[in-house]
Amino acid sequence: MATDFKSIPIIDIGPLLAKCDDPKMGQDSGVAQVVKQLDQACKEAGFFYVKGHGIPETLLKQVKNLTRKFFELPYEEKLKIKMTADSGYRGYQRIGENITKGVPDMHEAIDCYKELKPGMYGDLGKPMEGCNQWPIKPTNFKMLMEEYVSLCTELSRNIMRGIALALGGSPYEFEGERAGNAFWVMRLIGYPGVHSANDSDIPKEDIGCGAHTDYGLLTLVNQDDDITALQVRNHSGEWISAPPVPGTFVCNIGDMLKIYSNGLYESTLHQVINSSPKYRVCVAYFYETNFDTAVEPLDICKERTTGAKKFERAVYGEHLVKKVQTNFVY
Ligand SMILES: N=C(N)NCCCC[C@H](N)C(=O)O
Ligand SMILES: O=C(O)CCC(=O)C(=O)O
Ligand SMILES: [Fe+2]
Repeated sequence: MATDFKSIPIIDIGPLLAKCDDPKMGQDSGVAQVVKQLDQACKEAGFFYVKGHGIPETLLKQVKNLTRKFFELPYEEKLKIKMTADSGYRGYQRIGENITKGVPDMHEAIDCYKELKPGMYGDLGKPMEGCNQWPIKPTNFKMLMEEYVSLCTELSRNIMRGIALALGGSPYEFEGERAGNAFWVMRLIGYPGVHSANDSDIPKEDIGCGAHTDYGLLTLVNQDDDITALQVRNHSGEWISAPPVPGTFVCNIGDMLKIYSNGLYESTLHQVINSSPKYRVCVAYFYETNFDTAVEPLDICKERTTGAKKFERAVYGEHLVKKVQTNFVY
């Protein structure tokens, strides 16, 4: 590790997307430039912004606006799509229901997951089976979110082609058996602002989401344009802000990519603190491996590290189920 990062790089992935369906994309000089930047960002920070990703900024705004509208509804209305274990952990969770390292998070959210057909992954998939619970109002909610998920899925697959090249593999390392039928998660999240309490001068600093790593391959964060709240931990233990850059996604590496890369890329700790008076909305999309994929360090990555594997194999679905079963207080 040369220097410790103090900010998060912005990468224009336009040249990668222009060639991402060409099997010889690795030989293109524009692609090579992007791949180099991805490699550096993944090694140094595990975080980077992407621009030139092709998803219209108007859509990025629309999904946040609809999310904000939902959270403005009365609590009883939101409870109509309450998340439970029986709903496959899909639906609405109130502020403080999600817990991170034993501490309730100051956020509310709707959690959505790729739908699993009953019995599809046997006992492994059972806890996550169920249908997504979409708000009935506004009516276009489901349609817009599903459109958004499909664009994020395609974009993530293409970024993963760049990351596969960055690791020294073929563009398709993360397709087929590994992530050719990628599982996905989407969290529509709302973080209340801080309101100065009348009865005390002590400034509150509520944790919107405690320090954690993401579980899968790659996360695409679509955050509000006017509030800096996401923080990323660097190697010295300092918290580095990821301020909003309108029109971009903040991307970060998940636990499964850490294992595949044999630690060459880390799933970086991050947290969210909304210390502004305004309510903050974030739509986080998580691109994962196939649900039942057993993940272990890639040979190409073992060669680039010490030769020995640093992580044991992990089944993504087991990792996710373990998390969701301990993430909530009821
Ligand atoms: N699907 C993902 N990555 N969700 C991120 C949520 C992080 C907070 C959770 N309580 C935790 O402790 O993991
Ligand atoms: O709100 C954010 O900016 C990030 C949320 C996050 O890290 C997560 O949901 O995993
Ligand atoms: Fe996260």
